[in-house]
Amino acid sequence: MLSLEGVTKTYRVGAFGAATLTAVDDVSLDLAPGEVVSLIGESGSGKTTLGKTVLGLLAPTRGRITLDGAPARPGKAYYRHVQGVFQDPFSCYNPVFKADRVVKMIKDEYFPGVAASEWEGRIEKSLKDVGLDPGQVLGRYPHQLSGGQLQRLLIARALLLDLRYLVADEITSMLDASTRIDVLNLLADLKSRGLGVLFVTHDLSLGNYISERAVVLYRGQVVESGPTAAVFGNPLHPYTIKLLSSVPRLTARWDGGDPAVPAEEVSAGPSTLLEEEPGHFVRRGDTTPTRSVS
Ligand SMILES: Nc1ncnc2c1ncn2[C@@H]1O[C@H](COP(=O)(O)OP(=O)(O)OP(=O)(O)O)[C@@H](O)[C@H]1O
Repeated sequence: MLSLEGVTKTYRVGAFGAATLTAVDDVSLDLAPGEVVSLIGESGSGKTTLGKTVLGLLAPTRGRITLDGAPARPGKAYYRHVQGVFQDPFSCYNPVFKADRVVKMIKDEYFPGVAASEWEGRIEKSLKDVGLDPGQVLGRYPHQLSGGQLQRLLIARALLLDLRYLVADEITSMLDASTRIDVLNLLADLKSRGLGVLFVTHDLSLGNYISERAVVLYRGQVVESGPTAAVFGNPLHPYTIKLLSSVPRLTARWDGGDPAVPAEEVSAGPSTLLEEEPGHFVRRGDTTPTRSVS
């Protein structure tokens, strides 16, 4: 189990870092093997900060992250099991390294003792697992591969490790619709084989499609969480209701009215998460927005 307990991350902002901004505020969640949890929120809600904190790229200001009960410490032992894939696959590659060098670096770093022939077998398997043809991709530079192929290659690279949890941060947002669904189906397949996925997205429909649990983040705080069917079917927090009502529908035209609830109803504050249905938590309490910059 990958667990976050009261994770808070503040940044120093303002002239000379004189102020702090709370990007993630007291977030707790569990991710089990074989489960996809979507982390949903608008731009600036703290999703990427939280994902980076899980990956050890940022240290939490408060709270803790544990893997099977042991404190998560960024390093080889942790990264064998927990990896991230990000929005822009091109930025994750060195443009002068062909794909075979990218996967060889995993061997050099983590499995120096594995025989070359066995390693080739593992590469072939992991590429096939993500629907890539080894003969087609291994000799190519990043610019010779499509965005979808690069995302798959990143996932294949992660699969070479003993991967158990994947942080997928907006990984489909730069892909066209059909490639997007291929990558989503790949995640669903990996999930069925036991991978736990933290699926970070601002796109509600993707969260609804792929996850069994949804966590809605607003101004760094969890405002609603629970089974995806409950959060999407019976949203209870004004912010979730606003988000859901803002999604354009294919079969309806916008009638010029404001689909959102009034901004003053959308709030997070010194408040608590209450369990309103089994497993379905909603933030209730003070309605003063609290993303603190102090
Ligand atoms: N390095 C940083 N220094 C200061 N503030 C930051 C830093 N990184 C992010 N922030 C601020 O923290 C808040 C949360 O940002 P974050 O990128 O985590 O949100 P997000 O939900 O991932 O947004 P997006 O979907 O646009 O990427 C924002 O107000 C952002 O401006």
